[in-house]
Amino acid sequence: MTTPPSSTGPDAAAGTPTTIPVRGDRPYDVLIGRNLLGELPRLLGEGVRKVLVVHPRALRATGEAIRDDLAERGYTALLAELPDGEEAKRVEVAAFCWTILGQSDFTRSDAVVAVGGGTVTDVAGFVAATWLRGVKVVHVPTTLLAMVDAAVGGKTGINTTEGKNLVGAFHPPAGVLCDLAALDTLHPHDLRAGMAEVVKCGFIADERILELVEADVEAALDPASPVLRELVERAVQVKADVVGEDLREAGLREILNYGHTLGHAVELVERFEWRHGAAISVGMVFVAELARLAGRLSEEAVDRHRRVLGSLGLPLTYRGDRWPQLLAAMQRDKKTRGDLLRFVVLDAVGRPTRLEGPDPALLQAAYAEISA
Ligand SMILES: NC(=O)c1ccc[n+]([C@@H]2O[C@H](COP(=O)([O-])OP(=O)(O)OC[C@H]3O[C@@H](n4cnc5c(N)ncnc54)[C@H](O)[C@@H]3O)[C@@H](O)[C@H]2O)c1
Ligand SMILES: O=C(O)C(=O)C[C@@H](O)[C@H](O)[C@H](O)COP(=O)(O)O
Ligand SMILES: [Zn+2]
Repeated sequence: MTTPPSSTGPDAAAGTPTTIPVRGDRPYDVLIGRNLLGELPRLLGEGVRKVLVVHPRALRATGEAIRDDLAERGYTALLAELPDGEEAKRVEVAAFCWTILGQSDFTRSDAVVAVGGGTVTDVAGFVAATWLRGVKVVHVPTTLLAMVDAAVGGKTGINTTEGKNLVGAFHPPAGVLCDLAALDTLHPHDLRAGMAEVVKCGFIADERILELVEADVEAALDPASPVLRELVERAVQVKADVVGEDLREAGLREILNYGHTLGHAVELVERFEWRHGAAISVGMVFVAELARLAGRLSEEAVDRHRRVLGSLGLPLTYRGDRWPQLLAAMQRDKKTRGDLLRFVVLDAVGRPTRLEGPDPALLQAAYAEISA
């Protein structure tokens, strides 16, 4: 993996944003820094006249401020307020946005600006992917999880009654603006949930991430600390490297799904009342146990999952009476082929691989290891 530009060097001290380029047919930049909103017109690019600023209810003031700023700069700026959290990732909410776009004669030279957490970047990205078969979207992620994961890489989507992200499209953004100042107001539980995806990047590709959390977990969770900034940069770099090579998940990209096979099932079974990052934390412990039972991963590496995720206050166990429902939900995971469940597992830290069609007894034994 590429090493990200240093966040503790002279640039960081001067407040200069770090730029992480994402390769592909339509390359774009992820900017990471503080108080970056002035960069938005540059990311929108030439020719955009009309913008739809999409934000969750909880960020009304931020959405309005961005709308007003863009209007002052000469854009025709519209606003769409969405429900908070996973409630936003419904087809009715996408349809609400499509109606606004239709009624305002939004054309292919206009753009969507998604301001919020991963739920907002997912649904707003999906709206941008589908409106007129594709208009520009710029993401302004405001949660840690969205900065390091949801806003980068072009996966967009909504949920259906049957499962997570079952409808969606690959639609890379025109740019991503990670303004770390947004994290100052984030609920600590949401910060911890975002750390689950950061740690995921540590286990699959960049062990330095794990070392940073292990060295000083308080700094890792402090939005003002250079440690958190370095963690964001490293996680974004992991994601950029992967999606730059495999946007449409032909192979390599599956590694970003580490912990998600069981994690998404937990989210569904819990009716989306669990935070995504919390479910993924349990999912990573499960799949680490599965790899150990399959003779691939050492006990020490499994313990490290529990130590690191536990130190961040993330859940490590799940109630034991839900196995049949979880199995049914995992059957609908996007990595499944026919009846064959497929898991991303580790042979060691930084060495992800696949486990295909594991023996049901092995799966249940792994589940027993995480059962509360
Ligand atoms: N597309 C992808 O590649 C990808 C990657 C990872 C996760 N996801 C998706 O992202 C979603 C989870 O995203 P999330 O964890 O950001 O949750 P979220 O969008 O629900 O945000 C969490 C909460 O924080 C609030 N909030 C957002 N920014 C805030 C701020 N700056 N200050 C105070 N409150 C703020 C939101 O209103 C919400 O209530 C899931 O649906 C998951 O499936 C997508
Ligand atoms: O970007 C990816 O690829 C990922 O798998 C990142 C995940 O963290 C993210 O939760 C993603 O939305 C899951 O995608 P899905 O294809 O399993 O729905
Ligand atoms: Zn995820």
